[in-house]
Order: sequence, then C-alpha cells, then structure tokens
Amino acid sequence: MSDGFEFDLIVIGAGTGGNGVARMAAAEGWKVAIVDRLPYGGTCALRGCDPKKMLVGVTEGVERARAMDGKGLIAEPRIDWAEMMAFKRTFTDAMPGRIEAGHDRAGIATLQGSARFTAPDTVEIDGRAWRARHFHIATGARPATLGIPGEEHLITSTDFLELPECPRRIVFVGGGYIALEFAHIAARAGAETVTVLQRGPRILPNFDPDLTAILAEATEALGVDVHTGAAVSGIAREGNAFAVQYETPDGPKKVVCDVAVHAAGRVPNIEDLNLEAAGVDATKRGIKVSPAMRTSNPAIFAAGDCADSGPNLTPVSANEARIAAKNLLANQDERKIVYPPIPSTVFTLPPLGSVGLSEAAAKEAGHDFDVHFERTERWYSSIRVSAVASGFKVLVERETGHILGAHLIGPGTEEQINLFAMAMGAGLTANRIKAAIFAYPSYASDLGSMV
Ligand SMILES: Cc1cc2nc3c(=O)[nH]c(=O)nc-3n(C[C@H](O)[C@H](O)[C@H](O)COP(=O)(O)OP(=O)(O)OC[C@H]3O[C@@H](n4cnc5c(N)ncnc54)[C@H](O)[C@@H]3O)c2cc1C
Ligand SMILES: NC(=O)c1ccc[n+]([C@@H]2O[C@H](COP(=O)([O-])OP(=O)(O)OC[C@H]3O[C@@H](n4cnc5c(N)ncnc54)[C@H](O)[C@@H]3O)[C@@H](O)[C@H]2O)c1
Repeated sequence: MSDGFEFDLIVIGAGTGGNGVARMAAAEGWKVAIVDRLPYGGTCALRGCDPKKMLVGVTEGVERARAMDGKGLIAEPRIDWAEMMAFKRTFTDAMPGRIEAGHDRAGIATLQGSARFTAPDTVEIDGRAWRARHFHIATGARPATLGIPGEEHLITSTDFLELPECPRRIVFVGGGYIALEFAHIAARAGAETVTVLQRGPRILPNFDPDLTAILAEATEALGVDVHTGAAVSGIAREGNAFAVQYETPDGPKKVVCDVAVHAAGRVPNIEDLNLEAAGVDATKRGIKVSPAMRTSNPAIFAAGDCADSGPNLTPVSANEARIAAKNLLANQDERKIVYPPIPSTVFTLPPLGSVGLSEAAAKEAGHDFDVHFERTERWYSSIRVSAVASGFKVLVERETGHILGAHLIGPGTEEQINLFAMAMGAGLTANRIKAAIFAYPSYASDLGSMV
C-alpha cells in the first residue's frame, strides 16, 4: 500500500459497533484490519444480552413451573447453576472463533491487543505501530468508577456471568437494568438473600413509574430486598464476607453479603485510546460524533456505546455502525443517523418494556393525549399462564390517534413492545392498530385492546 499505510481501515473494537463496519469495507475491496483486546464478539454476544438471556431462558422454566403448580403441571423446578452456566457457554464459547473465521474469509486482518493512538493516522498495539487511512472506533462501555472506598471488592456483570456457583448472599449496587435482571436470575437460582440498593427514589428511573412499582412488587414477592433511597458509600471486608454500606434518609446502614455486584451504570470506554493524539474530541458522555457518525477528525468514525450518541443498546450500536460504514465508504456524509422509536426491555420475569415518550415527557412537550393504563392480571393472556403481575400504559394523541408512548409489563412484553415500536415508526393510528387482525389467542392480539 502506498504512503506507508498498512490498511485502508482499522476498526477498534470487535463488537456490534465494529464487526459490521469491517465487513462492509472489506466487501468493497478495502484493506481492513480489526483489533480487540478481548475475544471477538463484544459485550452483547459474550458478556451481555445473549449470555444473560440464556440464563433467563433457564429461569423461565422455573417461573413457568411454579406459576402452573396446582394447575395440572407437576414439577419441582430447581436450578443447577453449573449446568446452567455450561448451557450458556454452548453459545458464548463458539462465538469468537466463528466471528474470527468470518473475518478471515472476508480477508480482514484480525489483530489482538489494546489499541492506542500515537498520531491521527497511527495506532500502537502491543508496542507495534500500524498506520491506516481511516479508523472506526467502537470500544463500547465499561462499569463506571464509583469513587467509593472498597469498590475493588465489587464484581462486574461480566464476572457475574462467569460465577462458578450461585452466591448465598448477593448485593447489587444500583437499581437499573443489570441489578434487576441479575437479581431475578440469582433469586430463582436459589440465592438465600438478594438485595438491590438503588440510590434514587425508585428502580429503573427511565421506565414508567406505575409499571416499575408493579415490577418492584413482583421482585419483592420473589424474595429480593429492594431498597430505594439507598446510596452505596463503601464496601469493606468482614471476614470471608463483605459489608456493603449505604446512606439512607434514616442514616447509614449496611448489608453483609458473599458477593457484591457493580450495577451502578456504565461509561464510554475511551480513556486508553489517547484520543488527543488522533485529534478526536470527546467528553465524559463519549466520543463526539456528527449525525453522520464522523468524529472531529474527518478520517475517523465512531459508533455504539463509546460514542456520545443514542442509548447504549445493541440495536442502536448496530444502526450507528451501518451509517458510519455507508459514509466512510461513500467518502461523504450521504447518510445521517435517524433513530426510529427505540424499544427497550428489562428481561426480568415479568419483563418490563418501553418505547416512545413517558407520560411525564409527553405532558412536558405539551401533547394532548389519553392515557390507557390498566392492570391485566384478569386478561386471558395472563390467566392462561397464571401471571400475577401484568399491565400497560399507552399514550394516544387525541387529535391524530398516534401512539406517543407504550409501556408494558407482563408476559409477552418483549414482543408486544416491538410491535408498538413498528406501529409508531410507521405512523399507525390507534384505529389502524384496532383494525389489524392478529392470530388469536396471542400476546399480539391484545394490542388492539391497549390503545
Ligand atoms: C450485562 C449487560 C447486559 C446487556 N443486555 C442488553 C440487552 O439485553 N439488550 C440490549 O440491547 N443491550 C444490552 N446491553 C448493552 C449492549 O451490550 C451494548 O449496548 C452493546 O454491546 C454495545 O456494542 P458496542 O459494539 O458499542 O461495544 P462492545 O460490544 O462493548 O464492544 C467493544 C469492544 O471494544 C474492545 N475494546 C475496548 N477498548 C479497546 C482498545 N483500546 N483496543 C482494543 N479493543 C478495545 C472491547 O474489548 C470490546 O470487545 C447489555 C450490557 C450489559 C453490560
Ligand atoms: N436489557 C437491556 O437492554 C440492558 C441490560 C443490561 C444493561 N444494559 C445497558 O447497560 C447499561 C448499564 O446498566 P446498569 O444497570 O449498570 O446501569 P443503569 O444506568 O441502568 O442503572 C444504574 C443505577 O445505579 C444507580 N446508582 C449509581 N451509583 C449508585 C450508588 N453508589 N449506590 C446506589 N445506586 C447507585 C443509579 O441511580 C442508576 O439508577 C444500561 O444503561 C444499558 O444501556 C441494557
């Protein structure tokens, strides 16, 4: 290659925000390399969404059997933690090799190590410099540094997904996605005490308060201690255990556990990149990107959790990466990122889902809308599976009939929320949704009654 460049493009980070960009560029005949310091696959496939939901798949069996007990199903569900983890590994173990083989077939050079810029067109990986015309940064996020004494005693979500056995007493620091999803797994897997310590006044503050109240109730019923207004201030060793200290309006308290998990938020993983050397601007919210996903250095793009862009979710990362690749290959900003309504689900049992505006945000924006809020334990879909916690809140604009937001809890949520997202993206009105014919009985067939 001329001008001393080894590559047309080096992609830093082999997760959702990186792999696709490397593939698209290689398919156009570009000379491409991809680097990761961990096995290829990124957070979602190896340490996040997918392994987590393999475990949820097992706990769904427990939940279903317990719910149907006395209703014709005779089962004594119990989780074998080691077997459950082995089941998870049947998915995760094969992934890095499969991704690397795909890159090899596409002619992409696969590098291992930590990349750090030394100049706008050069990165150093384990002491060796590599020059490229372009870079794409997709280095993801990491657990936030909390700045509290003893935080080194916290294990991360990645560590949780590798625990050899279910802890007897487990504490989650934080009350967001990770805390709730993992607390449900641990409680169903047989942990004796599971505690969630959430600093704010309620769990999952970005979700509808009426529905998070239902989830908090269901979580307590599962045996999880949920404390809100509990700001963790330190972790100390106590013999073989740990004391997690937290501040409450009633004064300081502590809870003793065998394992304490960091579930207190994630931040862009960009400190090690030496972005100043590349002329790439960033704030603590991440790498600054234009709507074309271009950074302040026009030869460098960024996408996913490391960028100061959409919410940190896998499909968002994939969408941003696609836009970055299109513009990179076109050598001009011909596409801009446009976020359709983005659904999000907390994979507890029952799951909690949300898309569009919250009730508070819709009011603040001055919309005139009806609120359809109902608990649905007496609906057929819940009765059929003996669900004890289900409900919805859907906001319908009065003048247009458009759906402004949909918030769901209960069985079927994770698919219903996607249907709402599609309906909202397509601009369907409540009447159009009511007029649709869905196979019956199904969770989708409840949609018409929610609007
Ligand atoms: C426990 C957990 C559960 C989650 N569950 C869900 C879910 O159910 N649904 C959902 O939509 N989202 C979920 N997420 C979020 C989702 O995983 C992320 O939004 C998504 O993986 C981000 O993809 P990415 O490509 O931007 O970053 P990542 O997938 O994190 O990839 C970044 C890669 O860059 C590498 N890297 C970092 N720095 C360097 C460097 N200097 N040199 C070389 N390599 C480097 C890392 O090793 C990593 O492999 C979850 C996250 C966690 C932690
Ligand atoms: N199902 C999904 O889509 C899914 C699942 C897991 C993770 N994720 C992604 O990963 C990110 C990180 O997840 P998370 O659960 O760590 O973060 P989160 O942002 O969902 O929740 C963190 C919570 O911890 C609280 N907190 C912070 N410091 C605290 C302290 N000292 N004491 C007590 N509480 C404290 C915060 O108030 C906040 O509500 C999510 O924001 C999301 O982007 C998504």
